[in-house]
Amino acid sequence: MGIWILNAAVLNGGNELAAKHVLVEGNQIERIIEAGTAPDTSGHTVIDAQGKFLAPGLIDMHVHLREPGFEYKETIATGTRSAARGGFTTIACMPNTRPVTDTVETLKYVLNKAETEGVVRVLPYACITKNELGRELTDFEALKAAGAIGFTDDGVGVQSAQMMKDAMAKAASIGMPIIAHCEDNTLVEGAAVSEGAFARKHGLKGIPNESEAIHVGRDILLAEATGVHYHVCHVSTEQSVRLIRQAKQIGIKVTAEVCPHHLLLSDEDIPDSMDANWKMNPPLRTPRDVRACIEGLVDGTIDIVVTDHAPHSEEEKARGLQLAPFGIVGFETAFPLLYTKFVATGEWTLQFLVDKMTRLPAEVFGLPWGILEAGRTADLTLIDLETEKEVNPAEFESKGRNTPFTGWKLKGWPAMTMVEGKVVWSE
Ligand SMILES: NC(=O)N[C@@H](CC(=O)O)C(=O)O
Ligand SMILES: [Zn+2]
Ligand SMILES: [Zn+2]
Repeated sequence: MGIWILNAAVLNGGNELAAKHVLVEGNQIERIIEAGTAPDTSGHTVIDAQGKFLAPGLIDMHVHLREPGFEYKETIATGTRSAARGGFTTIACMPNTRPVTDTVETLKYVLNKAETEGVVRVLPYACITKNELGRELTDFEALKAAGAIGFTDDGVGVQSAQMMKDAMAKAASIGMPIIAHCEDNTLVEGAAVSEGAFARKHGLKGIPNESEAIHVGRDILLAEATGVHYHVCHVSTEQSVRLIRQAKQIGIKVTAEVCPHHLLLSDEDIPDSMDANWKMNPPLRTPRDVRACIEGLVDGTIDIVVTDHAPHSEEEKARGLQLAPFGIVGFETAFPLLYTKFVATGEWTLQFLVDKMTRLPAEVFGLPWGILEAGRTADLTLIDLETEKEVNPAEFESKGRNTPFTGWKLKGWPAMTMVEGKVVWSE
């Protein structure tokens, strides 16, 4: 007794779609056949996928689920439901919870919650330093053994070069990646938006591009010295893209990610109302940086797309641009945004976008998911590429409603999400 997904449009490279029937048995893709042949569906569940696009389940390697400690912002239950609604089947959660994930105990708590209450696969990161304070390394071996997939102090940059070098050497010695939030605090000092037109117009202090790029440059040198796999979080500046491109050219083991908002919005789009739903870290940069990030993604300098889903409460985001916390939600708009603005416009192929959100994140982190073929785990996402709908935060499964994309008219909405052969969300 399995599930037949009938007449799904499956990618054949580029923008070419072919109609296929897909049989899922247990947690696996059992068979994929040409839609011309009628399968015997007796005794099986049937899902009619006519007119919809079937993709490998989306993978998001940078998300905040907020549990433990900030359950008023999000929980593993609501965060994974939000991921499922966005078409994601595997997500990697950041350790800046309360307590932070710097011990085996907290890591096990997250894994256990994900197992009992999560609807998609959750892979946890652990902290580089205790309490993310940048002073003392966590127990990398023990955290790896307990299930951490990499080390990061996301939310803050590791300020000391020596500490980062020690972390990289240790991570390299046990074959684990360092995932870096790149930010030099001495160059930020309380600013809420990027240096640029918006800051100038409103007389605000700005966050300069170098606050990110200085860490990227420093860490590339340290990665070269230690041989670690170094992964750069949420790239947002032209300078970071340039440094990563050069590092890749000389064979340094560096990979990078970018978020939809840094590909679609610049500081010039921030409304004069100073709505804090436009505040995130790194901040929206100049149009020139946006172009550089797009070019970097297209030429492979930036490997993958992540959401950096960062829910906050309405009360927190109502404190105004200067006082509100950094971060926006991302799961439930990521694919429709990029599909509508880059694929439907003809700039990218559908295959390119899907690869950046499935096969490539799996490849970068050595994961077995992200590919749609017989014998693979049945992590699948069915997507409606035709129906246009407005972004409406009231419909979000996430507790977070903090998005700058409210009202955007988009296509490419996920219609059904399956994890290990089980439908975990459907329209
Ligand atoms: N991106 C954000 O603006 N915020 C993240 C932290 C982070 O990703 O650095 C958060 O935890 O809220
Ligand atoms: Zn970060
Ligand atoms: Zn983050």
